[in-house]
Amino acid sequence: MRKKIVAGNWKMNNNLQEGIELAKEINGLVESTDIKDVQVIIGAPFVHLTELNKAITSNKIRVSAQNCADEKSGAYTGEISASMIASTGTECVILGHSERRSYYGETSEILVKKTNLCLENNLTPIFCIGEVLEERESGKHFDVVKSQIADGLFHLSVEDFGKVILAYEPVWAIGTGVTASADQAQEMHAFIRKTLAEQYGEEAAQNCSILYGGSCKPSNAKELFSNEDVDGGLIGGASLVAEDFMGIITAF
Ligand SMILES: O=C[C@H](O)COP(=O)(O)O
Repeated sequence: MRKKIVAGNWKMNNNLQEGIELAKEINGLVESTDIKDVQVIIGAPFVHLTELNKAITSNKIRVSAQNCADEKSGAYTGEISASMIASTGTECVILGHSERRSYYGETSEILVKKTNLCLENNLTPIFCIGEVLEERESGKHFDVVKSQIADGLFHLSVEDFGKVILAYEPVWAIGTGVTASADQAQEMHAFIRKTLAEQYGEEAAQNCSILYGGSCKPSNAKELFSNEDVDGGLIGGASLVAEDFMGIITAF
């Protein structure tokens, strides 16, 4: 079933001590506030995961990694496997973020393997899709997003869609201060849901939460989240400041 979710993506920010402090701050605010049925996720660097899982006491907060290896185990120096991530108590993994697709050459083929490994290890993939500015300006944004879903998630079953979170992140809105308008977000989210319904059935479309990401802040979260098909947000910059992150969590 669709859930209301606010997920932070800390990206490559905060050393371990800073990460623990921030997580404790968020934990305290979540415990002392009525956040209703909103589920909170903190996407932290690998080296934070074990300690964050110890520091967080609220059952409304889940910890996420930001990537995982595309192999199970073996001679892959520097890689971190899905099962290693799961062994820290972490429950989610952000996959296919545009920064990984563009800086680290992450292709749909790789993402299929990573998604499978996450599901095999009971980790929830937070699967990112979204177009670059040029694609939007040339009217290709719907086709791009449709292909990212078809190429990266074709292998999922209807049940799997209940275990996957999608994040629509227009690349032109990431870290730029430019946000998609509420109408643009709703238009694309409705398109994504329709695409899921057509390709996998209505049940899959209704089981899958679709988050918006891209310069989401306390000041615009309410308007974005009030849209029918926007189930929450994947938050970058504003998730690094506890009060701002809470301002988004309480925007529902
Ligand atoms: O994963 C989060 C997104 O990249 C959004 O980042 P941002 O909120 O800093 O624009």
